[in-house]
Amino acid sequence: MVRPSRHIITSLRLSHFRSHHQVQIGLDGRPVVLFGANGAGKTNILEAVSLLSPGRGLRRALAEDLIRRPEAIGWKIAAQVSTDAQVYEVDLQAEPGQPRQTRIDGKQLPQTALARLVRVLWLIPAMDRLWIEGAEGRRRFLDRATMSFTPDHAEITLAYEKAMRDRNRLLKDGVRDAHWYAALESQMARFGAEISLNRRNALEVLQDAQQSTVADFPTGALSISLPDGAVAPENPDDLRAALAESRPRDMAAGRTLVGPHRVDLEAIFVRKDVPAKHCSTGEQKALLISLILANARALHATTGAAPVLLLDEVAAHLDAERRKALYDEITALGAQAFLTGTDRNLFTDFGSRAAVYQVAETQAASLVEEATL
Ligand SMILES: Nc1ncnc2c1ncn2[C@@H]1O[C@H](COP(=O)(O)OP(=O)(O)OP(=O)(O)O)[C@@H](O)[C@H]1O
Repeated sequence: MVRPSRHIITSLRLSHFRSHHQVQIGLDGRPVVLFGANGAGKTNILEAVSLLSPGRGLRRALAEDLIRRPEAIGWKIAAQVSTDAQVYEVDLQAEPGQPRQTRIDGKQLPQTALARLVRVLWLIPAMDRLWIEGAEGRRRFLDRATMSFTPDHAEITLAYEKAMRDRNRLLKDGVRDAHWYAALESQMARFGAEISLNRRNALEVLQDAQQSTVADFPTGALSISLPDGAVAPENPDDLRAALAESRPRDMAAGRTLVGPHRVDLEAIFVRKDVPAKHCSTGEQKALLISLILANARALHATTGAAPVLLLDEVAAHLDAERRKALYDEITALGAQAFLTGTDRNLFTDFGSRAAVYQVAETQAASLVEEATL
C-alpha cells in the first residue's frame, strides 16, 4: 500500500480522549518536547500517537478507558501522516461500548493496516521492570520491533492467535477427535513458523545495529528462549508435528504449550556479561534506550525512514552526556520523536532542533501551547 519513505505525523487532533477535551497540534517533523506538571496529560498525547500503530497502545488500554470522563462520549484521534508525495488522513474513534474503528483516507480498514503507514516504538516508565517481570512484556517488545521491520507481522500474529484460541477451546472442551485439530494446527503451523522467522530476522538486525551505540549506551546480546518442553520451530512441518504430539499434554493443561507464543526474549549486558535482569535500574533503562535506538537506526538504514519514537520521561533518567547523545542521535536519524518531562531544562540541548509544547491542565480543559526551551 505505502512505499517506504519518511512518514511524518503533520497534525494530531484529539477529541474527548483521556484528559483532553479538544487538542490540536501541528507538527513539522522535528522532535516534539512536551513538558508540564504531573498529570497534565503529556503521556496521554503519546498514547494517542501510539494508537496510530496496531494494538492497544503504550498503556494497553481498553477502548472504554480512553473515553474522557465524566462526559463519557466517544473519543476520536485524527492524524495527518505525510510523505513527500502524499498526505494520509488517519481517523480512529470509538463510541462507548463499541470497538475502535480505523479509517485511512475515509476507508474503514482493520487496525493492522496501520502497521504499513506509521512505525511507532516507545519507551515508558512501566517498562523499567521489563527485564524483571513476566515474559509477556518482553515478547511484546520483541514483536513491536519485529513489526517495525515486517509490517505483516501484526496480521500474522492475529491470525495465529485466533487459530490458537479455537484450538484451546477444543482442548478445554476435552475434544479428542484428531480431525477437529488438524485444520487449526495447520494454520498455527503456517503462521507460527512465520512469526518465529520474522522474530529471528528482527533480532539479527537489532543485534547488528547495536554495534554503533552512542555515548556508551550498553550493548545487549539478544536471544530467544523457551520454557522447558516448549518449542517454536521455523519450519511449518516441524511446528505442525510438535502441536500434534503435544495434544495430550495440552489437553491436561487446557492450553497450547508449544509454539511461538511461549517465547521469551533474553538480553545479556555484553560489557559486564550479566543478564539484563541483574543489571542496575539505570543500566536496564540504558539498555532499552540502546535497543530502541538500534531499532530506529536499522529501520533508517533499510527503509530510509526512521520510526516515530515515544520516549516518556526518559530524559530525567540520563546524565547530561547521554541525554545530549540521545538528542544528537534522534536529530541525526531525522526521527520524529515525542519526549516528555516535567522540567523543560532537561531538553535545552535540543535548542531549536525540537518543537516545544507546554501541556497544562486547567479546570475546564487541558491546554497544549507552543513554548520555547
Ligand atoms: N479516561 C479519562 N478521562 C479523563 N481523565 C483521564 C482519563 N484517563 C486518565 N485521565 C487523567 O489524565 C491524567 C494523566 O495524564 P498523563 O498520564 O498524560 O499525565 P502526565 O502529564 O504524563 O503526568 P506524569 O508527569 O505524572 O507522568 C490524570 O490526571 C488522569 O486522571
